[in-house]
Amino acid sequence: MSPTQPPPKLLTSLPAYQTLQSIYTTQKSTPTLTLRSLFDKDPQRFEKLSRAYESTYGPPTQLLVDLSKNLINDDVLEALLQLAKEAGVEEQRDRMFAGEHINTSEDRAVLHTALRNFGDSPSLAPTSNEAGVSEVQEVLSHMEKFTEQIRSGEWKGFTGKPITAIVNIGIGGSDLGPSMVVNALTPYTQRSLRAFFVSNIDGTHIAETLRECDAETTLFVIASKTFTTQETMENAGTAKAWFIAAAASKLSDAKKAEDAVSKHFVAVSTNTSSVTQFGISPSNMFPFWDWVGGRYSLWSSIGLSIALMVGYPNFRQLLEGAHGMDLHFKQTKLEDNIPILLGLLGVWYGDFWGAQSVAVLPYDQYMSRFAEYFQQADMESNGKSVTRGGERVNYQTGPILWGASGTNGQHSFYQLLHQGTKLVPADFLAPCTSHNAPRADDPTLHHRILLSNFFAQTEALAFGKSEVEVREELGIKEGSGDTQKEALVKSKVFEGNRPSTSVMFPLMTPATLGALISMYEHKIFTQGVVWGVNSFDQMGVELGKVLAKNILKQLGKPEDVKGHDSSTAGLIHYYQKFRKE
Ligand SMILES: O=P(O)(O)OC[C@H]1O[C@H](O)[C@H](O)[C@@H](O)[C@@H]1O
Repeated sequence: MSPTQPPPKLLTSLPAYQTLQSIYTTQKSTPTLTLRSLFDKDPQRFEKLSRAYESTYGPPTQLLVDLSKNLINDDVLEALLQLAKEAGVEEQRDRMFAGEHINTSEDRAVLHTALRNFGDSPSLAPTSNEAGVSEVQEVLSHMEKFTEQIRSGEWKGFTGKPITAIVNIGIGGSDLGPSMVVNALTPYTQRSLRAFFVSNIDGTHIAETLRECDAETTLFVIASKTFTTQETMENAGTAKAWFIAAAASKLSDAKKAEDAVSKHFVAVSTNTSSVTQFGISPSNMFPFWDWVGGRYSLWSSIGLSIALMVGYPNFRQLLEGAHGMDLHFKQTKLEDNIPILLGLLGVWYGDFWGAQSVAVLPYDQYMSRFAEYFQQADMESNGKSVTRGGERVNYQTGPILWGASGTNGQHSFYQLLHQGTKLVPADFLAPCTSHNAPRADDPTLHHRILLSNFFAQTEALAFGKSEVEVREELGIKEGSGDTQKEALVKSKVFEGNRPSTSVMFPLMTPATLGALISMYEHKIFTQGVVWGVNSFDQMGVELGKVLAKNILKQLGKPEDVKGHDSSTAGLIHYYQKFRKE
């Protein structure tokens, strides 16, 4: 830990924690935080508790973040902001931007924000002399040149044909970011190019992808920060063997087939020697640096597949949109700072209301992978139970994050959101305008229906339907004496008071998406600081990897299966009995 960085205090030891705890306890006995009464009492609640974001950098980008349907009043908000101050959110934020080694366990800086700083905002630039920061623009220029060559058809495969398929081979942060963004920005993609993302070691993933590809026109992007990840290395090896076999049969020359690899394989990594060893020359490598965390890496050369699919200018706008939100996060006072407010709300629900999970519900089909992406960003960042100082926490940290795009979720899990026994704070996101107007006679019909559902859901969650309303609707008076009818009344009641945050934006554009991702990154950051955890390591993924390596060596013969509990040994023996070679 750097000497300038004191160990964090436990959240429960902060004075503002006690204030919040007493507000929570008081309101439990005499409910003061009911959305119906909060809205009734204050006609200005929406104006007071929604925040409009307008970018001050890059393409004009707007977001409306409505916090008014959350279980907060002035006292709660004040105490939450106080909590952020006591936890040192702003100081830690400034350390991050400055390039201090806030990833203490790995002694690394956390500078994904430097990847989207094009030099116009010196106040956000790292003051530390971190190696690689000065090379960011150079790598972007290489990406720009290369993506233009591929997209224009100037770059030719080994038989002289242009590239028509991009296969990104990577996992975790080297997969989820690019695949989520390419999906979200589908309207901006070059339709003559197809994108595939292979991540799983399950041979089905690479096999099904290769079935779709033609070696003559496929480009493989091997994306791995470490270039040692088992899944990626095996999938890349399989792709290379498949490619060489295809090229050799076409060219009838093994040497020429080997040489053809340089036209069809590029690498994105921090590990030059392993890339070279794999057989990709440094000229086909796009580097990045150890201060870019895997789950924060889509802004680096890990975004190559994005740039290939949407074009460099759109990739740049994605980065500019994110930088606009960085400026907001760095420069806006606490009470208007959107990522900080979102982070504090999560702390309020998790640590006081006992919410175990949060739902992310985009009403935009293009954002169907948004929740999946943020599962890694959030759960790998804040799924920790010791602080940066090594102290065991006595409170909840990172939530379980889940979600699906609207309206699909409505026909599946929303029942639990409305009437279940669990509190699930939810973020609803929606664009005002769709990229698609599939019906000639009424171009906006689909989107109007989609958005009417978006508006209706947060209204229903917040205000519900009271027993009085249900009785009125069914014409059943209180104490009717008919047990069946009474049960029906109870089952139709919606208690309401279920919190949600709505995020709206004019249209899903590259810059808007950049701003949204950056907003959530900084929300995660804020929460990590409040909880005192290191949001930038992922020690919890290591043990399983080590055990799997050992087990792999024992899968051959039953007598090799040693050193396991009876369950694990029994499962391996079952596999050995039924496997087919
Ligand atoms: O990019 P790579 O080095 O291949 O790492 C891929 C992924 O694997 C690891 O297990 C980490 O949990 C992830 O944070 C990382 O994104």
